This record gives sequence, structure tokens and C-alpha cells, in this order.
Amino acid sequence: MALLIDGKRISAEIKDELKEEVAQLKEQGITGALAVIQVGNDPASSVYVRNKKRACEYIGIDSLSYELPEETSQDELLALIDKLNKEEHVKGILVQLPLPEGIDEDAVIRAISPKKDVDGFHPENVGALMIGQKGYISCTPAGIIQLLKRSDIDIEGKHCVIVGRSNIVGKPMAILMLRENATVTVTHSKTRNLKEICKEADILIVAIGKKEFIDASYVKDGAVVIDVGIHRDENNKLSGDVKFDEVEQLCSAITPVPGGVGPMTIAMLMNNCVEAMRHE
Ligand SMILES: Nc1nc(=O)c2c([nH]1)NC[C@@H]1CN(c3ccc(C(=O)N[C@@H](CCC(=O)O)C(=O)O)cc3)C=[N+]21
Repeated sequence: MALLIDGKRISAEIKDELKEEVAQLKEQGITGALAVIQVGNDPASSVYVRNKKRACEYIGIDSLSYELPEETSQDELLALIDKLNKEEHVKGILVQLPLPEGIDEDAVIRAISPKKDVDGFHPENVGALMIGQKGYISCTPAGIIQLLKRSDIDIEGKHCVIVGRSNIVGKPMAILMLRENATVTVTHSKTRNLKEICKEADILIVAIGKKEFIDASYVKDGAVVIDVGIHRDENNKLSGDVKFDEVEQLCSAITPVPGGVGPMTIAMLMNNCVEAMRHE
């Protein structure tokens, strides 16, 4: 039977550790807030924003939410970020992605002070990760490292195959796995022999955004499978990029959707917020 990697449990464990740390900081007079900005009202985004707010309340940091209308201009958004950059109590700023068309995401990410960029999306933080220097690390890949470590899964020397090369998951994931001494292969939509390469993975990390794309024929016996995908059907049922029922039969450990990687993203966001408070 495959080990079910319980992201819900592990994220709760991390949030409890952070809650304690926030209480200690409070005793030293250190408090802070996370500012979350959402432009437009995409229902999926609203779910994530709500979960972030709840996590802030749980660990004991203030949360400020800015719900801006779909027609907000880039200049208005940049002006709000500028204001929050200067506000001392605001330790973290998160602009929910994707943004409506007509707003330049790169310009928005660049406008956030790297010290408050708790998403780890700013080029300064991405660059620091690349060369092993201190900085905020993108929450989803950082959460996956925690899932593996806290499930006692060895990474060193393993062949890790990543499916997907996005700036927020695939690319930083590759750097983090390298840092843990894995041998890393990054694959993507133009990869030839994708199936053969995936079948060589000791650890297979799937972040391609295609519902149940990875079936048992892509997975080596005994591999560890991490599913970053999240898809919602008409009945609001969630599924991932991996055909769970089929793959579970032959792998040694697997993350479910929901309850796998998703909750870890939020736990690591909270971790970055606490780090931001400590920097004061
Ligand atoms: N600036 C920015 N930072 C992000 O971190 C960011 C973003 N934009 N845009 C969208 C993605 C997606 N994301 C998720 C967070 C939590 C769950 C999560 O909690 N998932 C639950 C299920 C929640 C549900 O019911 O939908 C689970 O998998 O168990 C999922 C996805 C953060 N993102």
C-alpha cells in the first residue's frame, strides 16, 4: 500500500509551530500584517484568499485584504503596492495571480519590495534562490520539500523528474531539489519521450495543469508521486494532474488532491510572513 502523504496534517503541524513563534515575537513587541490584494472576483481565487486570511488569524498575524474591481488600472494597483511598501506594520504583500488582462504581472511583482515579497516571486528573491543566498522561496515548491522531509523520504542522490517549468513551481522546484542533492530532470510540453523519462523518476513532481494527465504507465514501481495540479469539475469535486486511483496502486507514496500540496502552499506562505516579522 502506498503511503498517503497528508498535506493537511503536515501543514497543521507547521502552522502550530508558527503560532508559537508568533506568540514569542509578540512578547518582544513584534507584530505584523499580511496584505492580500485580489483584483476581480475569480471564484477559485476567492477560495485561496479566504484560506490565507484564515491561516493568518490562526497563527496570530493581522490580515488586510484589498478587493479591487476587475477594471482596476495598473497604475492604481501600483499605487496601492507603493503605499503598502511604506507601511511599517505590513510585513508581507501578496497580489493574487492571475491578474486581469491589461495588467503587466511582471511589473506588479517587481513593484513589491523584495523584503515584503512573501510569495518569493520578485526577481531579487528568485535570483537569491538560484545562487543559494537568503531570500523568500516560492511557497508551493518549499511546501513540497517539507512534505518529503516530514514524511522521511530521502531526496539525496534520487532522480527527481519535474513535469512543468513555470516560474512559480517547476523552475524553483528544480533548484530546491538540486539543493537537496537530487539529480534533477525538468520536462515540459515539448519534451520528447515524456513517458520514458517519467518512468525513470524516483520522485515524480507533476505541475502541468492538465487534469489526470499522468496515469500508471508514467510511473515506476515504488516511485514517490507529488501532484501539484488542482482542477474543479461541475460538481465542485477536486482532482489533480495525476490519476490517483491508478497510480496509488504502484507507487510507494503519493499526495492526494485535495489535502496534499495545496494546504502546504498556505503553510509556507505563513512561514515566509513569520520570517518577514523576524527581520525587523
Ligand atoms: N500570488 C499568488 N500566490 C499564490 O500562492 C497563489 C496565487 N497567487 N494564485 C493561485 C495559486 C493557487 N494557490 C493555492 C493555494 C491553496 C490551495 C489549497 O488550499 N488547496 C486545498 C483545496 C482548497 C479548495 O477547496 O479549493 C487543497 O488542495 O486541499 C490551492 C491553491 C495559491 N496560489
